[in-house]
Amino acid sequence: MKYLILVGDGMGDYPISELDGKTVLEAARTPAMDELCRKGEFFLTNTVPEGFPPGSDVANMTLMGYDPARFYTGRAPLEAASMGIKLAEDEIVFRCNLVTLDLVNDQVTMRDFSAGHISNEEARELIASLEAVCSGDRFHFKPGISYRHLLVFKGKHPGFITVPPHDYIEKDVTEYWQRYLDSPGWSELVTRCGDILKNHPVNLERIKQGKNPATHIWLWGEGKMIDAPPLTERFCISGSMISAVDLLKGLGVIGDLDVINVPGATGYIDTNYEGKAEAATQSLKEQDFVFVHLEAPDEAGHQGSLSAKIQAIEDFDARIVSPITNELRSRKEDFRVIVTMDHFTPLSLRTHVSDPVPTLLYDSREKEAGSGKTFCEKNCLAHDAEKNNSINDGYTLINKLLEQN
Ligand SMILES: O=C(O)[C@@H](CO)OP(=O)(O)O
Repeated sequence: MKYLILVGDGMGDYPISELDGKTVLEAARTPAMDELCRKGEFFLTNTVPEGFPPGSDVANMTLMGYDPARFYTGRAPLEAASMGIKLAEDEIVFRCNLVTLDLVNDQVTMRDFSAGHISNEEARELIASLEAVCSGDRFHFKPGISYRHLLVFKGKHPGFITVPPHDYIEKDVTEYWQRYLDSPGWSELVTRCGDILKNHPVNLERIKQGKNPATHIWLWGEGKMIDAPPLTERFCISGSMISAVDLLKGLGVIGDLDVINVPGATGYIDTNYEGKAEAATQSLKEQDFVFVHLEAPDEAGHQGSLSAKIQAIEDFDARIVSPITNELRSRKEDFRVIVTMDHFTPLSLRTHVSDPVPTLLYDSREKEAGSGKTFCEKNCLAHDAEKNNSINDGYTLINKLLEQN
């Protein structure tokens, strides 16, 4: 038996007038997910426990079978695990976004939390320059993917409360920016970084090309080293993690899964779908379990782009879900697969919400009657009202998949 979790990050949404009241998932062409859903179980999963923010860190941790209430220490420690960074007792790691801020008359606006989805190559140059000039005994920059980097800090937490920049797209963030400026040591750091970035050749070239420059760093998602038991031991399985982003790769490292780096996996709608599907089916030749994560629907949600979100969901269906399940069928391999999302990223809000997520669980042995429903939010809510079968402690979903209690 093979076990799979296929996640379209941020896929959930609300009804949209341009789609005649349908959600994106409902309007998108998703024959593969619809078929699995019709023939499988269909239920809501609560991925964000009460009191937690609806971040991809919390929600994916839940999907990986870790109770955030026990194991969550922040987003950045998960990404640090992916990058092989070991944190000392007295160190805290922050997510360090490269962002585009507009500073006009003492007002700070978050123009772009991703600095125009800056490329890995450009970002690496910028982060190297920041490390060369702005690091020291207490601060070190670690390069990640696109706009997503880390800052390792030695010392006590500065005391300011940080916020995710993608929650404030095109909004006034003066109050939050001021928090860094009011903290000794941190004010110098963010200001100095801004000075370096301002005249950096990478940014000057981006401006020339009409792209958003990375004007500043934005620190958030901080935490201390995480300590959680490996999934492989807990469930006596072998498995792989396939994702473009360090957050999921870090969860893979913590779970003791093989983390597969797929060339051309960008964390965006131009990702290497075929490469990810191929990596999943290859890994399942030897292993029991695979977790495949696609970031693109979430990024489209943050951008507020209906066309990109439809495209991302249709590509998830046609280029991830369909080829993987077809290949397992052609190998005559029994499998159980969950298809779901970590959270909703509604286009109308351009950020995450913590609604329970539609989840399908298909078992290729098809012993039970299926839900008979196609895969979308409304059908799941209606089905749940009828069956009352939602999973409140989302971290137990993996037990259900693996048929272990
Ligand atoms: O990586 C990030 O900074 C965020 C925003 O894209 O990702 P997610 O929305 O999945 O938390």
